[in-house]
Amino acid sequence: MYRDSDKEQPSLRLHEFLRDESENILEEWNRLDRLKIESARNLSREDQRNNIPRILEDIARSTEMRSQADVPEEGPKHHAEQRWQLGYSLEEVTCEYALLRSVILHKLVPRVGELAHGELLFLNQALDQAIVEGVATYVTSANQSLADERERLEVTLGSIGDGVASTDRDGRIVYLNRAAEEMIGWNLADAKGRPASEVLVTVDEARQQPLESLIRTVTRTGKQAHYPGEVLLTRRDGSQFPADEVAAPLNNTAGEFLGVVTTFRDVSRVRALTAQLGHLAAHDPLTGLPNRTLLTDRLNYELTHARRDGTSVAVLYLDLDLFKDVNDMLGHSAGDELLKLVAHRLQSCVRETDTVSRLGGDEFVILVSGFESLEALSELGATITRSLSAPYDIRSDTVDISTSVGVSVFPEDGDDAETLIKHADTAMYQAKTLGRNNAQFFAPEMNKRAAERRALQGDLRRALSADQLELHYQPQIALDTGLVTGAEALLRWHHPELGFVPPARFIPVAESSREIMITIGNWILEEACRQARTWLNEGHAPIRISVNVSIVQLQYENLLDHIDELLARFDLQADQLQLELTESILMSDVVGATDRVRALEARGIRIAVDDFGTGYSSLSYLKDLPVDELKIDQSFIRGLGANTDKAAIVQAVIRMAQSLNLRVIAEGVEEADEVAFLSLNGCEGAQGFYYGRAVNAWEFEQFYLNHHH
Ligand SMILES: Nc1nc2c(ncn2[C@@H]2O[C@@H]3COP(=O)(O)O[C@H]4[C@@H](O)[C@H](n5cnc6c(=O)[nH]c(N)nc65)O[C@@H]4COP(=O)(O)O[C@H]3[C@H]2O)c(=O)[nH]1
Repeated sequence: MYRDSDKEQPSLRLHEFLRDESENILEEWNRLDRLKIESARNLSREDQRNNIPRILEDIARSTEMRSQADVPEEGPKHHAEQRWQLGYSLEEVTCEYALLRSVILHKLVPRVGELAHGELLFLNQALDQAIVEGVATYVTSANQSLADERERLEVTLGSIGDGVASTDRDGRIVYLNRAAEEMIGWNLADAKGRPASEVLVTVDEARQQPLESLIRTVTRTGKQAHYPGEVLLTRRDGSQFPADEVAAPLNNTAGEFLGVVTTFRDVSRVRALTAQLGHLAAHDPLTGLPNRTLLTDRLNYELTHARRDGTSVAVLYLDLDLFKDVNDMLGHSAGDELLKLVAHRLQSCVRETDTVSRLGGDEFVILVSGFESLEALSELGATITRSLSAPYDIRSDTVDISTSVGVSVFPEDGDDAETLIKHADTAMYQAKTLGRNNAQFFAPEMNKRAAERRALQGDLRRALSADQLELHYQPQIALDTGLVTGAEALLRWHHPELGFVPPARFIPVAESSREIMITIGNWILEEACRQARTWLNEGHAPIRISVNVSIVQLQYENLLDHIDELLARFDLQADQLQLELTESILMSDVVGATDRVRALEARGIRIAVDDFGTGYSSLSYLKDLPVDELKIDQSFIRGLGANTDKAAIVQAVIRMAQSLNLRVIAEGVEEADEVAFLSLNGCEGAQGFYYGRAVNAWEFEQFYLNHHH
C-alpha cells in the first residue's frame, strides 16, 4: 500500500548511507577484491584501496547534490593509473569496479524500500561513470605506454648514427630511420614500398661493379649477411660514400620470415681517421717530423737506390747540448716549444728532399742523399750548429742552446740503416766530448771507444754500491807559511778487473749519464763533508775541503738543497766547503748555472775556478762572477822557471787576481823553482806533487794534519 507519509518522509538518503556504511563497504570490498583478483593479493591495504574511498565519497556527494550523477573524474583516473602501473589487466580493473557496485548494492538491498525516489538510479549512473572513467584511463595508460615504447624505439633508431632500413618479406622498404634517410638521400615516404635494390644500391669499390643487395642475400639464405670489406653505397642523387653494411632476417616468434633489417654506416670519417693514425704512427706528434719508423723506411729506400746507382747517403745525428736545462729551469712546455723551433730551423737548413726526423727527446736525425762531397756535408754540419745556436725567444725568456752533430756516410760507415744511425750517434758523442757545438764524422776507432764507454758505464753504475769508489785528498799549501790550509778531494775508482781507473777516463763517462753523475756527485759531496766533520771531531783545526763539481751536478735542481742538508747534518761552516768549477762550466751560460753559483756563494760556500787559463782565457767575465779563488792550470806551472812565456802569463794572472780581490793558487807544482817563482810573484797558495799527491783520508791525517798540529 502506498502511503503519503512514506512518500513525504523518505527514511534513507543515499549519501548518508554511503558515508555511514563506507567503512563496512570498503571492508567487504577489500575482502572480495583479494578473493577475486590475483593482482590484489600481495598489496598493502592502502595500495589495495587506493582511490576507492575517494570514489565512494565522490558518489555520495554527487547523489547528495542530485544535480547530475557525474563523478569527478580524478578518483577513478588515479585509481586506474595506479592499477596500470601495478600491472593489473583490464579485466581486473573492470572487476574491481564491478565488485564495488555489488558490495554497495548488497548492503543496500535490505533497506532499498527506504530509499528516496530516484536515488538508486543516481547511484548506478555514478558507478557506471566511475567505471567508464577508470577503464578509459586505464586503456589510455596502456596505449600511451605502447606509444611510448614505439616512440622510444623511434628515438633510439633515430639517434643512432647507423642507418637502419627494414623490408617486408618481398624485399620492399617498410622503414628507414633518420640517419638512413640522411645518408642515402631518400625519405621514408618516398622509399616505402619500393624494392630495396632500388633504394640501397651497393657497389664494389675496387671494381666499381654493383653488388648483390644484402637484403636479397638474406632473403635467399635466411641468415645474417655482410660484405667482407668496405663497399660504396649510392645516394639517391647518384653520389657515393664508403660504407659498412650488415643485414639480418626478421622472424616472428613462430620462426616465420617477415623481412630483413639492414644497418649501414658511413665510414668516410673512419677512413680519414685511419689515414690520420697512419700519419701519427709515422710522425712525431710534437714537431710533426717523421719518427724513427718513417726515417728507417726512407733510409732503406734511399739505400736501395744508392746501392743501385752507386751514390752516397749521409745520416746526421743531432743532440741538443744541455737540453735538460731548459726543461728543468723553464718547464716542459718551454722545452716542447724549443723542440718545435729547433725542428723548424733544421728544416730550413736542408733541402726538401732530405728528411729531418725526431727520434725522441732532444735527438734528431737528418737523412741527406745526393750531396756533392764530404766538404758539402761538413758545411751542412756547420750550418746546422750555427743556425741552432742563435738565441730562441721562448715566452719571455731568451734561450741559448748548442748542438752536437755526428755524421755517418753510406757506404763507408755502414751498409744498413741501423748501422748508419748507430755510427752517426757514436760520432755525435765524440762531438760532445770535443766540447759540444760541433760536427764530427764517424771514424772506426770511435766504435772501440764507444764500446769501452758502454762497458765502463755499466761498471760505474755498480761501483758505488760495490764500494769501489774512494775519495783521496791532496794538500793545498799557503805559500807564505808553508802550512796546509786545505785539501782537494779527488775521486778514485778501484775497478775489480781494470785496477785503478783514472778519473779523467771515467768522469766523462759518468757525465754522459745524468743519473750516474748525480748519484756519484752526491756521494762525493757527502763523503767530503763527513770527512771534514770526522777531522774536526778528532780535534784538528778546520781545513777547507775543495770538491770538483761537474756541470751535470750544477744543472741538478736539488744541488742547493743537498748541500744545505749536508752542511746541517755534519754541522759545518759553509766556508769549509769549496766547490771547484771549470772555466768552461762558468762560461757555458747554461740556463740557471750562474744563478745557482750565485746562490752557493750567497750561502758562504766558496767557489774556485779550476784549470784557469785553459778555457776561454777571457778574464773579463771574472768580475761578473761570484768566485773566490783562481786555480792556475798546471800546464802553465810545469816548467815555469825555464819558460818566459809561461812566466809572463802566470805573473799576469796573479796580478789580475789581486786586482779583482781573488785568491790565487797554482796547480801541479812539482819543482822548488816553481815554488820560488810563485812566492816571489805573490801567489798565495800551491798544490802539487812537490807537496804531496792525493792520498786516502787516513794517510792525509797522518802526513798533514797530525804534522800540522
Ligand atoms: N802531473 C801532475 N798532476 C798533478 C799534480 N798535482 C795534482 N795533480 C793531478 O791533477 C789533477 C787535479 O785535479 P783537477 O784539475 O780538478 O782534474 C781532475 C778533475 O777534473 C777530475 N776529477 C777528479 N776527481 C773528481 C771528482 O771528485 N769530481 C769530479 N767532478 N771530477 C773529478 O779528474 C781530473 C783528474 O784528476 P786526477 O787524476 O786526480 O788528477 C788530479 C791530481 O792528481 C802535479 O804536481 N803533477
